Amino acid sequence: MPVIEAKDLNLTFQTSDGPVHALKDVNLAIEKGEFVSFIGPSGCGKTTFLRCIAALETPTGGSLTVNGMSPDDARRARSYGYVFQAAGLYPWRTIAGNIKLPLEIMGYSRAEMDQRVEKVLNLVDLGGFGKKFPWQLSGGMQQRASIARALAFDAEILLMDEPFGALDEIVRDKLNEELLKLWKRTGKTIGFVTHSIPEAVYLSTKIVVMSPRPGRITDIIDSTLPRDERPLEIRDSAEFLAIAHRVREGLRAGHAYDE
Ligand SMILES: Nc1ncnc2c1ncn2[C@@H]1O[C@H](COP(=O)(O)OP(=O)(O)OP(=O)(O)O)[C@@H](O)[C@H]1O
Repeated sequence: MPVIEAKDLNLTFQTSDGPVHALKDVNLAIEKGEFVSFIGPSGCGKTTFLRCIAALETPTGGSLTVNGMSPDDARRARSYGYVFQAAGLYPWRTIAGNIKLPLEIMGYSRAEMDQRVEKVLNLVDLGGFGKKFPWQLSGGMQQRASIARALAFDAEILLMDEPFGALDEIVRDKLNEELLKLWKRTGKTIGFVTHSIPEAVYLSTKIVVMSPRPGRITDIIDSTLPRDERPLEIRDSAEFLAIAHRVREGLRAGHAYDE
């Protein structure tokens, strides 16, 4: 059974300027343990699709299941963690305090919280930084802390909306490598939104290419790159460039449709 399955999914926003067809006839199945990137120009519905999975938006047509449940039930079952574009850490709380916040709301014991905080900080290589405040960390470290917060529930699915978009390329490369290691260590299913072709190709087992007005899928690419070993240099290989080329073609085709 796919972990996430969309069938003929549609979402139309009613706005004062008329209806906006943010998602049109989206069909997609994501299997357990996959790393799936969503790529496409601004406004093609990437964030909207992730928000539907997280039950933050309600589709206007079709069906969507998460772990075999409705998105609402999956949210109640804590099936996923969500990482937003900006780290979104509370400045008056320490890093550990930020990670604990959702656990506090759920009524976890102090011992359980401490144990989980330590575990997720180690997972993102921030062991020992729990007592620091967000402003004492670099942008890349803050984003790692926000990933740690999303991991605190140990949910099977991790949804990430352009988590590294605001970071410089060197930091982004490093975090891409670390994210792949984390994915391998944890076996989670990851849904990842990006604008970057190299980032999508480097990280993913499956790349979903989308186009705007109406937001729809133009191509789904199953990566042929090895799953286990992906050094950054793989980006110079002919195989990598061939996949990147196909993504670019998909983006171009979507653009032509728009005109
Ligand atoms: N709450 C809303 N009300 C009305 N329109 C919305 C709403 N949320 C999104 N939209 C519209 O739906 C379309 C898809 O938006 P979405 O944010 O999903 O795109 P995106 O691909 O994630 O873009 P970006 O890369 O800029 O984040 C856009 O045209 C957007 O303006």
